[in-house]
Amino acid sequence: MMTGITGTPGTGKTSIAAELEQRGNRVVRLADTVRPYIIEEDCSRQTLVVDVDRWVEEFEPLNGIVEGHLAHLLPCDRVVVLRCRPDVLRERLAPRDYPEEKVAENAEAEALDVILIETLEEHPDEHVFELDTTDLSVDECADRIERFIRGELPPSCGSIDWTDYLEVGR
Ligand SMILES: Nc1ncnc2c1ncn2[C@@H]1O[C@H](COP(=O)(O)OP(=O)(O)O)[C@@H](O)[C@H]1O
Repeated sequence: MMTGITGTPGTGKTSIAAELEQRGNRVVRLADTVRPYIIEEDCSRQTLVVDVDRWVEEFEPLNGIVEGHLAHLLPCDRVVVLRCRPDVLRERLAPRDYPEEKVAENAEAEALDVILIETLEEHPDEHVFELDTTDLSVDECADRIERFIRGELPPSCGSIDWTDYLEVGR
């Protein structure tokens, strides 16, 4: 069974995947698989432009966890969408030397549920587990994800509303 862990940058994918790996889960990182599919590097946005269609097409399904902000585009059996309240997301992104524009873009994408919407365009909601990491430790998030993978926690999504944190026009 392939489980994707996706989310806006700063929601905790890397940290939680590392914890899950330490616990003995097989984890594959998007960053380690996209290299052959990079089309260009957008230096101003500190972003790599990837041929996503070809990456998805050529991705070999695996029994384990795939972590990365495009993981929901893969034919996963289950998808975990990590969430983080936009003001806290900003704090988590602060140490990354991102331009303010990129931080604002990520906070806004999180407030607008962009990754969740993309996930639900690809997967039925009974395969999706939305996890609000804002007030949970990495350990607690890993616990819940393991329980979801084992079928001990039901799928759930759609209960988060962060439209109050939209920064447009502020
Ligand atoms: N559940 C959490 N609670 C508090 N801080 C977290 C949590 N998950 C991640 N962090 C912190 O937030 C920052 C971004 O986490 P990271 O795992 O790099 O996110 P991503 O891989 O989604 O960009 C890191 O400094 C990390 O220590």
